[in-house]
Amino acid sequence: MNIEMDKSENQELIVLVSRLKKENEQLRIRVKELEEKLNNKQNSLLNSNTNSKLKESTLQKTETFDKAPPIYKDLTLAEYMLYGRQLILSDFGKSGQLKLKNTSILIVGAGGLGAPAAIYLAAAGVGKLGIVDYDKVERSNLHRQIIHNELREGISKAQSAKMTIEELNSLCNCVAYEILLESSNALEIVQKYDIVIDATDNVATRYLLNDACVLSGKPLISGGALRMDGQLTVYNYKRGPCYRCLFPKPPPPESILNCADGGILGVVTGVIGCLQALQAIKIATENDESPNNLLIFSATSYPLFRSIKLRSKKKDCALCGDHPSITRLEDYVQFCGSGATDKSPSVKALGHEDRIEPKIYHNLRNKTPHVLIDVRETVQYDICSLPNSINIPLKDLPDRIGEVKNLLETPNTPVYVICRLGNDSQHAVNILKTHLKSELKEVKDIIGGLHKWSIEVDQEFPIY
Ligand SMILES: Nc1ncnc2c1ncn2[C@@H]1O[C@H](COP(=O)(O)OP(=O)(O)OP(=O)(O)O)[C@@H](O)[C@H]1O
Ligand SMILES: [Zn+2]
Repeated sequence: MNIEMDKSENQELIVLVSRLKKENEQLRIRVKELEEKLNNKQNSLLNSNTNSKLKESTLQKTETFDKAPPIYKDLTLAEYMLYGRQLILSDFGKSGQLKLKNTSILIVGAGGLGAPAAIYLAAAGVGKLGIVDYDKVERSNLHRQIIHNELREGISKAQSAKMTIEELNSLCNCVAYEILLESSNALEIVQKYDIVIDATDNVATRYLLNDACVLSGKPLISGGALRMDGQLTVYNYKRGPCYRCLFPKPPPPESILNCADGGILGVVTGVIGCLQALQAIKIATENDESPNNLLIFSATSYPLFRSIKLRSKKKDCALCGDHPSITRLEDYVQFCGSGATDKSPSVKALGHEDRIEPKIYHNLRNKTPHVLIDVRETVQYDICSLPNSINIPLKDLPDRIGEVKNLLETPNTPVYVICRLGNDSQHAVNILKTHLKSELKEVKDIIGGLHKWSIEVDQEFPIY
C-alpha cells in the first residue's frame, strides 16, 4: 500500500515539475518579448524626437524615396524564430528582415484593403505601422474587413486594427489614428512614415494622399476594389508619375460608385490588399525591379491579372512637374465635388408634397388601390421585396414608361415608388412626372426607402 502511495506521489511530482518547467520556459519567452517591446518603444520615442526636429525644418519636395537611417542593426533571438521561414529566402534574407524592421508604413483606411494589408505587414515584421480611420466597425464590414470581428462592432476601426495587430505580433509598434485624414492633418502624419498605403474608398482622399506624398517625398501604394474587380498602382516612386499626372481632373461625382451601392466580393479586397502589402515589402527591402505599372485584377475574366505600363511623370504636372502650381494641400472636397466619407448623403430632389412617410404608406397599403414600383436593381429586388410591388430598375424606367401606364387602373390611381435608402426613388418620381404628366394624379416616393420601412414598420424585413 505504502509503496503504491509513494509511486503515485512520485508520479504527481514528475508531472508538477514538468508543468513548472514548461511555465518557466513560457515566462522566459514572454519576458524576452516584453523586453524587446520596451526596447522598440524607447527606440521609436527616440525616432519620433528626431522626426519632430525634422518637422520643424522647411518642407521640401523630394524626388527620391527618403528613408531614415537604420536604428536596429541586428535581429533579436525571438525575431529569428518568428521570421525564420522568410529569413531563409534568398530574395529576402536577414538584410530584408532588418530593412523591414527599420521601416514605418502608414495605412490610410482600415477597411477592405487596409485590413489584409495591415495583418500581413504586421506579421512580416514591419517595425512601425500607422493606421488611420475615422469610422467605426459595422456588421456589414465583416465579410471583408477581417482585421475586425463581431465583438468589435461599434468601436473605432483604427483601435480595433491595433488590437488585432498587437495580438498577432507584439513586436510591431502600431499607432492608431482615430481621425479623418484631411488637409489640416495629412502632411504632419504622412511625414512620419517611409511608405504610404492608400486603402480608402473616395476620390477626395486619393488626391489628398497623392499631394501629401509628393510634397513629402513618399511612395504611395494605391489600391481600389469594387464588385469583382480591383487595381493597384504605385505613385511618386522611381521617377514614375503621380496620380495627378494621370488624372489631372477628378471624375464627376455622380459617376462614382462605392461598395455600399455597387457591392464587393470580400476576397477581391483581400487580393488587392495583399498585393499592396507585398508592394510595400518590396519597396521597403529595395527589392522592386518592376517598371511603373497599373495592375488590373478581375475575378470574372481570364487571365485574372493584366498589367499596363504607366507613362513617366508629366513635365507639366501641376504637382510634380517642372513648374508646379500646387505647393501645399488644398480643399479636396471642393476640388472633387464629393466628400471624403462615403456615407451616402440623403438626396433632396423632391418637395414635401411629393413624398410619403413609410408609416403613412403602410396605413393606406391595404385600403387604397395603388401601384408600388420598386426601382432597385433586380439583383437587389430578388434579395427581398414588398408583396405586390413591381420591379422596374431606375435605369430602365424611361424605356418602360408604357408598362407603368398600363398598370394604372384609372388616371387617379396613385403611384408610390420605393428603393433601398430613398434616394433613387426620388429621381424615379421626377422621371414619372416628366413622362406621365397628364396621366398621373399622384406619384410619391417613400421616404427613407426599405431601410426606414424595416426600422419603422416591419422589423422582420431585412436590412442589407
Ligand atoms: N480621409 C479618410 N480618413 C480616414 N479614413 C478614411 C478616409 N477615407 C476613407 N477612410 C476609411 O477607409 C475605409 C475604406 O474601406 P471600405 O470601403 O472597405 O469600408 P467602408 O467605408 O466601411 O465600406 P461601406 O461602403 O461598406 O460602408 C473605411 O473604413 C473609411 O472609414
Ligand atoms: Zn504628377
